[in-house]
Amino acid sequence: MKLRDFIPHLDKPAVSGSLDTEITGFAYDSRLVGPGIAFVAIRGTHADGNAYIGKAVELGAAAIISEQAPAEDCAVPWVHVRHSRIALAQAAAALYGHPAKALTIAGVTGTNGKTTTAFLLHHLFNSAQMRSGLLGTIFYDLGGGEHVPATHTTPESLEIQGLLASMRDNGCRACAMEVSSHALDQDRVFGLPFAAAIFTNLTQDHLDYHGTMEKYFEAKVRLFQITADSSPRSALIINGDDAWGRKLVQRFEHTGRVVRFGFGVGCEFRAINVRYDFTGTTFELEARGRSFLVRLPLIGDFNVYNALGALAAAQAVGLNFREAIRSLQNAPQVPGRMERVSENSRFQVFVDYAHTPDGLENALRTARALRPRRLITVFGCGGDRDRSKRPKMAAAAEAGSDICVLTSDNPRTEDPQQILNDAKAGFARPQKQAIIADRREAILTALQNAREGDLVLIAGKGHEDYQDIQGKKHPFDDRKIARAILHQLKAERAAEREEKAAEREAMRGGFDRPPDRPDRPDRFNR
Ligand SMILES: CC(=O)N[C@H]1[C@@H](OP(=O)(O)OP(=O)(O)OC[C@H]2O[C@@H](n3ccc(=O)[nH]c3=O)[C@H](O)[C@@H]2O)O[C@H](CO)[C@@H](O)[C@@H]1O[C@H](C)C(=O)N[C@@H](C)C(=O)N[C@H](CCC(=O)O)C(=O)O
Ligand SMILES: Nc1ncnc2c1ncn2[C@@H]1O[C@H](COP(=O)(O)OP(=O)(O)OP(=O)(O)O)[C@@H](O)[C@H]1O
Repeated sequence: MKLRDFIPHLDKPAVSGSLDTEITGFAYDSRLVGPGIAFVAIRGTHADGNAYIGKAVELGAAAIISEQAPAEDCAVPWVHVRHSRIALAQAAAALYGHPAKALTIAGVTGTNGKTTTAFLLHHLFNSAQMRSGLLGTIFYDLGGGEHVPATHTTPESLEIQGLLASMRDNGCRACAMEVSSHALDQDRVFGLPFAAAIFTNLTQDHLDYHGTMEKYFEAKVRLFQITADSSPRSALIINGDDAWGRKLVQRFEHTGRVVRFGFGVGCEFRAINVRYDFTGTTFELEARGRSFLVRLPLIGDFNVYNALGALAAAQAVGLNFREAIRSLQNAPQVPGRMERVSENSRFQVFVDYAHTPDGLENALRTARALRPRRLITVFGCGGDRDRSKRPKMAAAAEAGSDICVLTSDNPRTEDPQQILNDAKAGFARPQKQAIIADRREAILTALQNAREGDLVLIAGKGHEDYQDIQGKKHPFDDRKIARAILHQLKAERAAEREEKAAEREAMRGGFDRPPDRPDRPDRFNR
């Protein structure tokens, strides 16, 4: 394609240089530039891409797209735009032939529940014979039978457009997509025609980035504005029980396209009579004056919210509603979300991704409802992220558990001991809790001390298979580690039982064994 082919897609660009320049792709990182590639200079949180224009030209950049006016001595064409990130999204969509037009896209945002809701929706699309892609924290599914490891929950617009193009080329007709607040703030989803947007909830998180809850909320609002603007039929699906959700409803009520879900009276998608056990949840769904029985193979009230959001979106985009409800009972386990890893154990062990105070409270409430004898919680807090979450996590863990084991999560570049001290400040009775920096050791201690009927919740890392220490990823998977320890404990118990049995046998040998009976004919010495 030529530079002139992209210009009509950009917002009031000023071009200097030849429009006939051949463009084969775009890069927003100067280190990825090569011949034929146009470099898009982005002002970021750490660096200003404009500082790397010279580097990009040296590497053979075919053109420059920047918010700055053209440099006089620049040897290649220069496109002066108002917003680089928006220009990147627009140019990327044009480069890949606007793949989003071939897909029904549903975006999920909120502090917790994005991954689960997107997983459920992806399953509902596929079950309705509408092949679906998935973009989210755990992996990307491009509809070709393989999972691509996720770099971001919501990648940069250039990557999103490429991934959507692969979905389209693989025959997908839909895409379920997590939309993070970072992505919204950075215009990564600019211009995507969302058929439905889902808001799960908003609680404290990412304040290191957004600064205040209001700014965090405003980032989420953007998804609803984009969705409302994308088509007169798009649906705005909002958790009506959430305080921030109600604010969102107020903002968009005038569109007439808001659908509320929750437990509260007034929600158009309302769950009542919720019951759950180790294997899943059953509830009645009241939707638009009708009642349906829903069975979900995931546990927890929070997963009822996620199921309600997914079902409301399924209906909004035209899937057969009864079939969607039926399919839900075969929904896949979402890796690391209340995942049971103790199939044959005397006590229960769950691994969960809860890493916010609210997420942890919800996970603990769910665990409590399973009526364990004691609830033992292993948890930690990540480094280089919102520090004010740390004592709140500890307070939530202490309030919801019988025993807490505070440990490391992903310390990243911080001193793990400092993170533990920050968190420990939230305990009302710190002397009663165990604090063990080594995460494996912490899990081992919890499992060694668990007794029949107890439930151990290992919170924070869910599906992650690494621990980030000083910027380096060390292999670490809570689920594998817990299973290995359970296996080891079981083997130790079996060995102990055998030893005891041998001891008993030996004791019997000393006292109980019947005396040799010389009167009995010896068959062999006869
Ligand atoms: C804080 C944040 O979100 N940063 C994202 C942002 O980077 P940035 O704007 O800060 O980039 P920067 O380092 O200041 O550099 C500015 C520009 O200069 C360029 N550059 C830089 C150096 C160089 O030599 N040459 C060059 O061209 C960079 O490529 C960039 O375009 O834009 C980049 C491109 O899209 C992202 O990769 C990067 O994600 C970082 C790695 C990240 O970790 N983000 C996390 C916090 C994130 O986005 N998380 C959410 C999920 C959160 C959740 O729900 O848990 C996500 O959607 O994944
Ligand atoms: N609807 C919900 N409301 C509150 N907590 C939830 C909800 N859904 C899930 N959780 C809790 O949050 C954890 C993360 O869930 P999930 O991965 O679905 O959310 P997420 O929004 O994708 O999280 P992240 O943005 O951190 O990737 C779960 O393990 C569970 O403890």
